[in-house]
Parts: sequence; C-alpha cells; structure tokens
Amino acid sequence: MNQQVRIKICGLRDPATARAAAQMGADAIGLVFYEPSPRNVSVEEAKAVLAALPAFVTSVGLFVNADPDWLRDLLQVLPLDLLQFHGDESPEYCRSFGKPWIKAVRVKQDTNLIEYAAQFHDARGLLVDAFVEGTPGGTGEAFDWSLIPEDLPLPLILSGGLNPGNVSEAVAAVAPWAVDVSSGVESTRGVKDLNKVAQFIKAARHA
Ligand SMILES: O=C(O)c1ccccc1N[C@@H]1O[C@H](COP(=O)(O)O)[C@@H](O)[C@H]1O
Repeated sequence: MNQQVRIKICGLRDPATARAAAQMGADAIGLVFYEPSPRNVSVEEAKAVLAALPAFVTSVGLFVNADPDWLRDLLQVLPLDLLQFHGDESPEYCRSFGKPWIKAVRVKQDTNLIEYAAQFHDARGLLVDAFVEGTPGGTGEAFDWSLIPEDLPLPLILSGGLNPGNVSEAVAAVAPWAVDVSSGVESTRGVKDLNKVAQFIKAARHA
C-alpha cells in the first residue's frame, strides 16, 4: 500500500505559525523544551500554541534529559499528545510518564539501529537524526541514509538536515513512516519561514 508520509514541523514557538503549519498540512508540531535551543518555549508559550491547533494535529513535546519531576509537573498543566526524547534517556525513563513517546537516536557509522529499536521496543516510533558532536539535535545536518536498515521493527521517523530541496529524495530512498524538520524550514535559527514550510510539505507529499 502506498501510504502518504506523515510530517512533523518542529520548533514552533507562536500560535499563528503553528496554526498556519497545521493548515498547510502538517500532521504534528513540535514544542522544544530545551533551554540551550533557540526554539525553546516557556510553558505559557506552549499553552498558547496548543490552544491554536485544529483537531487531529498531534502536539509533540521535545525533551533532552529533562528532570523527571519537572516533566511530570509540566504534563499536569500541558496536554501534550506525544513525548519525544532526544537525549540519553533510558527505556525505563521514557515509559515512566504514562504517555505515548518516541525515542531519537543520533546515527553514527557503527550505530546498530536494530538493537536500539529492540531496546526501545514500546516506543511509538524511532526518530533517526544526524550525529553532531556536542549538540543533541536541531543542527540542520543530514547523515548517510543508507545506514538505516530496511527491517527496522519500529515506525521510522526520518530527520536531520531535511529541507524542501531534499525531502522528496529522502522519502523515495528511505520510505519512512514520517519526516521531521526544524532548521530546513527556517529563515534564521529558531524562526520558521512559512513559505519553506509550504514547500517542504508539498515536496514530501509528492515524493
Ligand atoms: O530543534 C532543536 O532545537 C532541537 C534541540 C535539541 C534536540 C533536538 C532538536 N530538534 C530536533 O532535531 C531533529 C533534526 O533537526 P533539523 O531539521 O536537522 O534541524 C528534529 O527531530 C528536531 O525535532
């Protein structure tokens, strides 16, 4: 069956941009809760974004080794649909919040993605990103897609350096369940460009 690829636009920070991305066809939007990131949002900013989303658009909270008590408190006041763990979180940590979650892995030459997926077997998806020393993600760097095995036992979410110019080739080459983009649809770091968002969605869907 020829499934249409799902699209997550990550690092949204204001309600108008988030709603526009959803109206352009994004299936999911990502809110970054990681202070060093230029896309970091406060709880109040995140609440405003969630309130602006139409029905059936998935809200994803992105975390990097967040303090578990802080995250539990956040989830009391913010109705996120899905958690994205982008650090060195263990499987036990990821499942301890009672919410659907996905795990990110930054791929190196010797990363065994099959073993990684087995370790995180109850994740709703495995997000594969580029490995860049010293940065947990959102770098705009791509990696060698041939390192992704065809028989990955989890839904594959492809990320890392995707943009309107390469997403069609990526979807055709890897056939992921979903794609995730941040830097590639920005005018400057942390600022989304809605023209690029529209181009990205069109290119991903016409692969
Ligand atoms: O977006 C960020 O700032 C970020 C910070 C820390 C960890 C992950 C982050 N973003 C995620 O990284 C990948 C790749 O992003 P890019 O398209 O290469 O910029 C993607 O999953 C983002 O959600």
